[in-house]
Amino acid sequence: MATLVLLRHGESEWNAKGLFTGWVDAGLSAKGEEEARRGGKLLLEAGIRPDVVHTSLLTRAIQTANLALGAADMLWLPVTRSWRLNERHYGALQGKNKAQTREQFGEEQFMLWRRSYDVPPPPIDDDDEYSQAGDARYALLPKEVMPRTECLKDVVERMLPYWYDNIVPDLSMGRTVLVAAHGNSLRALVKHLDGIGDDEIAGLNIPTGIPLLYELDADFRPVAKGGLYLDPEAAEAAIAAVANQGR
Ligand SMILES: O=C(O)[C@@H](CO)OP(=O)(O)O
Repeated sequence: MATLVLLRHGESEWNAKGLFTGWVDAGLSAKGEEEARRGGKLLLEAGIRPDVVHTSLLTRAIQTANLALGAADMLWLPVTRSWRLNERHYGALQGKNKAQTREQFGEEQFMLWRRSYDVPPPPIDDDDEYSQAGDARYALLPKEVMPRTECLKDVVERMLPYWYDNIVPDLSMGRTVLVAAHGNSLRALVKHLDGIGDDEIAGLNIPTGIPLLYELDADFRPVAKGGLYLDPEAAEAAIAAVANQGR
């Protein structure tokens, strides 16, 4: 049996402002920093001691891992980072206000862009102020791999190689793994783990800063579907808040 802990970053400055964020490198808000510390304390209280950490390349996930590990007195843990754990690239919606987008394009289009499995938002122009073209952290990413927009299906496809090649090997060595990432990259991973259908996944939201614990069997499939939030009550309220963004 292997233990996997998923942790969505704490509230970011852009979450607080209600903006589509994607690959824009927004930092944590003061509330998000507190959520991250609390996430670490929840791990400590539950007696869960990760052996290794995986994060995206985005500051909010890195800050969250650091604050959580600091609170749990485990800042020394080895960390690996990959663009494959990044948030979904939100294309031309990056930097746009969610409520205004919903008003302008209507509920159906808004939800298609936000939660459908295979409808990406329009691509972002390279000269858009919120484009990541030219961002040094992606310098080694081949041009044809660098996204200009993504739907959740694209995220599943670029995240799974990292799951199989980097995370599963850690788990198979008996290591407890902490993955600090994002709402949609974690939705992609949970979809894979729990075998959630393409339509059904629209209804799944991940709260900020609350560790989600999975015990995995020999095939790296969850022993209990859906895993276990370390603070289920807080998670329920936070999930509803994520679902209602833009309203
Ligand atoms: O803006 C984003 O990048 C994501 C996560 O914050 O938003 P949503 O939950 O609307 O997919």
